[in-house]
Amino acid sequence: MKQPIIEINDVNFTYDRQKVLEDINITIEQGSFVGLVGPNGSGKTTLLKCLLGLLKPQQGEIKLFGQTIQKFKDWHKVGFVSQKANSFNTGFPASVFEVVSSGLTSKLGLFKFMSPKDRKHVDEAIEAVGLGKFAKRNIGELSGGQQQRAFIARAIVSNPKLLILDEPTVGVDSQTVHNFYEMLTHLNRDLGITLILVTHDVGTITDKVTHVACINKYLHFHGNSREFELLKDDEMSDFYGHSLHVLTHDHSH
Ligand SMILES: Nc1ncnc2c1ncn2[C@@H]1O[C@H](COP(=O)(O)OP(=O)(O)OP(=O)(O)O)[C@@H](O)[C@H]1O
Repeated sequence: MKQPIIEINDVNFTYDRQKVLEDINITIEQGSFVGLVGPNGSGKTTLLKCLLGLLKPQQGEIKLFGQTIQKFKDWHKVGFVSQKANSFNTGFPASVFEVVSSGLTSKLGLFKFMSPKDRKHVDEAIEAVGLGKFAKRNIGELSGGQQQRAFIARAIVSNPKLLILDEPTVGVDSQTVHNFYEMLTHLNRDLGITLILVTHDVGTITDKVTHVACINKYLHFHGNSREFELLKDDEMSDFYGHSLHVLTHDHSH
């Protein structure tokens, strides 16, 4: 068995009186590409916030890279791109190169100059997300999908081992989504970054990811994507409250 990067043991989380996560147990191994799916309000973002140490579960334990999250300090190993990356102020006059460089700020400090090696890392991150041709372009002059890639480059420039993406393909057309998944597969397979992708796109992800986790307060399923494909439609209907075919169909437009 490969080294577990994330261990979530018996996690329960309650906002005020509303229990949102109950008895969640998931282990994620190094090198996985996990699709985290669930209907609206099912607790996906809450679980991510627990993983990022932003929320503290009332019960249970989370370990990152073998260490309990309360003692975990190696946050440079974890990259995060939020859904809100799309609402970044794109009128801001910064090039893709500058936006991606800002991912090194915590390492460099705000006003330090970049070494040739740092510049090389920035160029490599921009290449890895397929934006090589756009490095000098103002971020505001890119499409939504290209901007999302720039934010992913910013997250990977500091060389994280784990990258967490919250709904990165919202509002992106299907061809762009396809290219986007190819880019993620490159990060996962060729650069060895473990990925967790939160998405509603349950119909699209199964042949892209290595594992699927379905939550809706409880963990309903966690396994490899082949096992997920074998789930019966009515099991998914119970989970989503409507047919998976409807979902798949909806997302093909
Ligand atoms: N700060 C908060 N205070 C109280 N309740 C909250 C808070 N944040 C989320 N909730 C509630 O917790 C539940 C789970 O929310 P969460 O954002 O984790 O779901 P989600 O699966 O990410 O949803 P979506 O797919 O719609 O983004 C929802 O019922 C939501 O209304």
